[in-house]
Amino acid sequence: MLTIKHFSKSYKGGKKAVDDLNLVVERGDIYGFIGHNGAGKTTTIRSVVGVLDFEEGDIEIDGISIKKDPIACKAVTAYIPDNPDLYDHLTGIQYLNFIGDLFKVSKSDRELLIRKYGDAFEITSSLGDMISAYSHGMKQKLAIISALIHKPKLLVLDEPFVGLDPKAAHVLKTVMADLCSNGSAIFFSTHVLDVAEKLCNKIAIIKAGQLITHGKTEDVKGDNSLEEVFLELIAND
Ligand SMILES: Nc1ncnc2c1ncn2[C@@H]1O[C@H](COP(=O)(O)OP(=O)(O)OP(=O)(O)O)[C@@H](O)[C@H]1O
Repeated sequence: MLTIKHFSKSYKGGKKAVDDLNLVVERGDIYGFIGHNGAGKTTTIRSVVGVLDFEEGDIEIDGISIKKDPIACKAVTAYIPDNPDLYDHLTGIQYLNFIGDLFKVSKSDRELLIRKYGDAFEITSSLGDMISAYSHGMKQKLAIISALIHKPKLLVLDEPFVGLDPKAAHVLKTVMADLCSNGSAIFFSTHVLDVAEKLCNKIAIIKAGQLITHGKTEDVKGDNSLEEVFLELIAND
């Protein structure tokens, strides 16, 4: 579903933020992307979803290159950034309808899914309020619902658990597992290693722009906890 081939990215005047990254996320995968601050996770994620240009390598979504046909890639992808910047002057429901229109979600699907996820994230009663009056967590819930209503083949999330209350975090984990059991794929970054360990069937660890290990969670961590493996790999040069 997502293939990253020899991907490298430098920012102006800087060294390579990501250097020759190769990764494959298959249908049904919940793929956790972990690394220290500044390791290159957001740079990779923003390139995957087509908001950041890159010079070297290629990224394919559902077999299509993001460089060659970004619109086709974006049509099957949902992206939830770490700090969702939504339209403050819309109400929650107006925003969801805007996204529903963009992705051509039918009226019946839209109503059903907005009710389902609105209730699950306990935000239905606030959907008539202006987004400018939402808390950070409420904005994040709205961004998550907007991603889910168009049933993406690939869901990409940057630090999705930051700012969510424990119940919402639990709902999100359940929703992520459901989505993948229905054949979608998820690629997300997180610093919450115990969540990654429990939720992800695959893990990649990036350090200073380079992938240092990846694969099935049980193979990456062996008999240790993911935290132990991560700390050891990050410490070794
Ligand atoms: N807009 C930018 N201009 C210049 N350098 C940047 C820019 N964005 C990121 N970088 C650099 O690229 C490298 C990777 O940053 P990135 O944001 O991808 O890391 P990250 O793994 O997402 O970190 P964090 O866990 O702190 O969010 C860092 O060295 C960072 O300083």
